[in-house]
Amino acid sequence: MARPLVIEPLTKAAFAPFGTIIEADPSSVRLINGGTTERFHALARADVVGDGASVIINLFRGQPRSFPYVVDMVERHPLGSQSFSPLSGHNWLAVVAPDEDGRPGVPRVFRVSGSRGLNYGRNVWHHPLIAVGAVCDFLVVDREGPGNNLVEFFYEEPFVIESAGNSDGASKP
Ligand SMILES: NC(=O)N[C@@H](O)C(=O)O
Ligand code: NI
Repeated sequence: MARPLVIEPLTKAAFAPFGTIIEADPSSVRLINGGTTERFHALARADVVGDGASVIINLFRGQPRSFPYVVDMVERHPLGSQSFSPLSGHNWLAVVAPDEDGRPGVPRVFRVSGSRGLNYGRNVWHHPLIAVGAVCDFLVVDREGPGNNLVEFFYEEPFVIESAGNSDGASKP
């Protein structure tokens, strides 16, 4: 029997153990280009390790997941961080898990608005991209280079997200 997961609202504090939120944070803003542009500076940092590693910028086109959605695995990237920034304006879900002596603990699910991205820290347990409600494009910044950058873990007893809640894919103000 899959164990239900509750969707939590995303806050900086709640997500801090897993990474950082990428959003128009007023505390980071700089006016540039003759005052025509607001630069929200250094919201997150890509962290890649290993000789020959480089930071790459990708586009992920995610198919919407159907619900109830079973979370039976999480993964981590030991050699690099990974960020997801929605380009289609749709809400999405992020699933992360604490590390407990090298194994992931119970996953946590966060509702993320279509105007917020997330940078998963290097080695942070997370579920692959969960698009909600529509085909959604995401700008993804992560690592390319030698070495194995993917560790997957499959739970003996899966979890389930019963519904996407009001993450109906349409970003609400
Ligand atoms: N496989 C891949 O590039 N994507 C995953 O790492 C993911 O977190 O979506
Ligand atoms: Ni990943």
